[in-house]
Amino acid sequence: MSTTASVSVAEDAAVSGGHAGTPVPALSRRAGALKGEIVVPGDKSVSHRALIFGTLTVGETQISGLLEGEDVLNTARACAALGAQVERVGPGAWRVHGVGVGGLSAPTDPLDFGNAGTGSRLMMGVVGGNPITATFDGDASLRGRPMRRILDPLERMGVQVVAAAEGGRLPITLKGPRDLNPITYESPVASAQIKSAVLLAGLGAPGETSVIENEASRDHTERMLAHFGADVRVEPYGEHGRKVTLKGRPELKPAPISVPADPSSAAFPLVAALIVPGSDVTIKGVMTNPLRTGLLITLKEMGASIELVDERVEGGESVADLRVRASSLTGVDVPAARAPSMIDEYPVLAVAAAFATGTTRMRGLSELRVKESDRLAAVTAGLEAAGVAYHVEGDDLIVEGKGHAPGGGTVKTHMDHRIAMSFLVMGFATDKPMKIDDISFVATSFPAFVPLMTAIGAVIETAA
Ligand SMILES: O=C(O)C1=C[C@@H](OP(=O)(O)O)[C@@H](O)[C@H](O)C1
Ligand SMILES: C=C(OP(=O)(O)O)C(=O)O
Repeated sequence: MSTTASVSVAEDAAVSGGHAGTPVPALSRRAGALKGEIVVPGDKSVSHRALIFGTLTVGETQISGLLEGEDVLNTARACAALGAQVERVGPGAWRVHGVGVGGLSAPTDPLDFGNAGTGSRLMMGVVGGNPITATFDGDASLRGRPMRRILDPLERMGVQVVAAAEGGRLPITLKGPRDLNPITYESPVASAQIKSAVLLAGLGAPGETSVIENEASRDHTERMLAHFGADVRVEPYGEHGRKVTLKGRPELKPAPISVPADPSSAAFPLVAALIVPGSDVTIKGVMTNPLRTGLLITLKEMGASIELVDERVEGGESVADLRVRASSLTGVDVPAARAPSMIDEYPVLAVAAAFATGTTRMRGLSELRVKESDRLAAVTAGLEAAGVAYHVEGDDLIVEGKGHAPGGGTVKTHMDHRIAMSFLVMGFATDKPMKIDDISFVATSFPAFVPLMTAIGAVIETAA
């Protein structure tokens, strides 16, 4: 896909789920045990970064296993609009001809990132590191999300915020300076998006840019920087934190990327298999990067039968097949320090907790309030609709599991894919079916969710 070809990719039904239209309600109900072997799509975080790093090298980067979800396709379009040649050569197989660090051209139109926090925030860092002006925009969900957390460090580096909506929200226009200041930035929240935006901008600065975080967040940017030949140093910081330091203005070299299966997508069939009696499901080749395995650790503490089979390294990341069997779960206390390693998995953990026996306390969930929706509010509303007892204390969610759940309600998904998938999973095991108001945003991260779940025996009905 050169810039022109990008249009045809976006309109290809095989790779676009599409969530721009009218809401599509859906219902899930109890059926028999879930059985079989499945492969979930490529990791969303790695997919965004593969396209972005491909854009920042001179030469051709080949990507396999790319997630062809709406969020990532929007990043592909943005990379093309900034001068890269981005081409789809087969299912999940993409080629990027990059323009090199500092080589981006100003886009003619605003860059539309749809629903994607990761795409928009990482690309703000990329644009900030180039002497160009670009406007960033997105859907109603993305327009509601905080961007000051990215603008603050970028302004310290000399990036100009030409325009922004109230509260530092999208649409935002940024102008990258000719000479960027390298900085040391102590991030107020453990966020891989903040860390990555600063490091990506730092590629365009002379000297060393460092990011300090007090809890380690996912490290795909650091790994990919090293993979593409940058000089990057990672040191421990405090009890759980890290300091990442990058030497600016490197020449990045093209390198192949094989995207492993997304643990955040695997979470849905995984929890489904645990809560539907008699299930036995294997999810192949799931990334087991230790900064992404908080859910596995937590579910195992709850008594889940999850076997890691054939642990191996693929494309620089550890992966394993996950064999999951229906299990009797027990409530646990999930420490706040674990949150960065399972931040997107709390909605589906809350579903598992509803089917556990006893109390599950999930601590330190403030970041859930600023995702595609206020996930703390959306999850509690969903639990309410399913007749599950819960309460919220400060930033902690406490779910009172009874081993089963009545169901029977309708859940508002608020343009949030993970809320939609979590409560459809819940409906596979509730006494009465669960309904959601809109399934279309599933295309954001997991376009094949319905066919994959159906293939292992789940029942999902849509109005369409
Ligand atoms: O860097 C990334 O790829 C992501 C980081 C996380 O966000 P935060 O950085 O806001 O924690 C996560 O929620 C998101 O789905 C993907
Ligand atoms: C929070 C998420 O993504 P993003 O921030 O990229 O919109 C997610 O996928 O759950």
